[in-house]
Amino acid sequence: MESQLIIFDLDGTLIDARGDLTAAVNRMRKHFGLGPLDFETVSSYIGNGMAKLVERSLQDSDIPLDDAMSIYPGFYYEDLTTHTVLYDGVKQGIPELVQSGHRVALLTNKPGGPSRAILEHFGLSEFFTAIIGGGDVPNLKPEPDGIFRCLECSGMEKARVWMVGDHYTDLAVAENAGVRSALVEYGFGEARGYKPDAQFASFPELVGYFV
Ligand SMILES: O=C(O)COP(=O)(O)O
Repeated sequence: MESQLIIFDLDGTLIDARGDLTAAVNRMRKHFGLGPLDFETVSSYIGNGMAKLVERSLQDSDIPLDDAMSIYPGFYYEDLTTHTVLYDGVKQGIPELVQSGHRVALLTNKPGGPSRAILEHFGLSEFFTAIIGGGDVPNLKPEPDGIFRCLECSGMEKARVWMVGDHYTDLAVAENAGVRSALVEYGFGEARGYKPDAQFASFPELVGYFV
């Protein structure tokens, strides 16, 4: 296949960070004298950036969001990769895509700093043409800012660009930017009626489609 720019989502697509995010949310809740939330509840709050995760995780309290946001990043950043794992096939698949002539980029609603640190921890950052997180561009997904930044960084035309993710934000951002979309079925997001151009049950299946 002709060289493509494949832009990946992070949480639910390359990594499963639900364990560390749940632990950080519960450290924050403990700090405010609140009991813990369970894994499934916190997981359902992930996907629209850090401030939304914090806001949703405190909706049973009257803690001001600004107070929570002044401490939550510290709780998450101190333990980014204790429970976090790559999905099966990602460690081999990213280099394989690049070695076969494609370019890869990352577009996540997680802030840019921890996103870069996590890819670095797993030895993958060197393969990425761009790593764009929340705060690196004015608006989070599904606004198209991050895709436009990836296009600028790569010089690639839209017809050869894919956005790959597990959540409606990833499919909607592709539609809003005018690029193709692919859904990975193994993540924890919801398509919410968006129709992807391609769909993959596993990361190796995705690699097989492009290579
Ligand atoms: O909202 C988050 O923190 C994670 O978002 P992502 O699914 O875009 O990586």
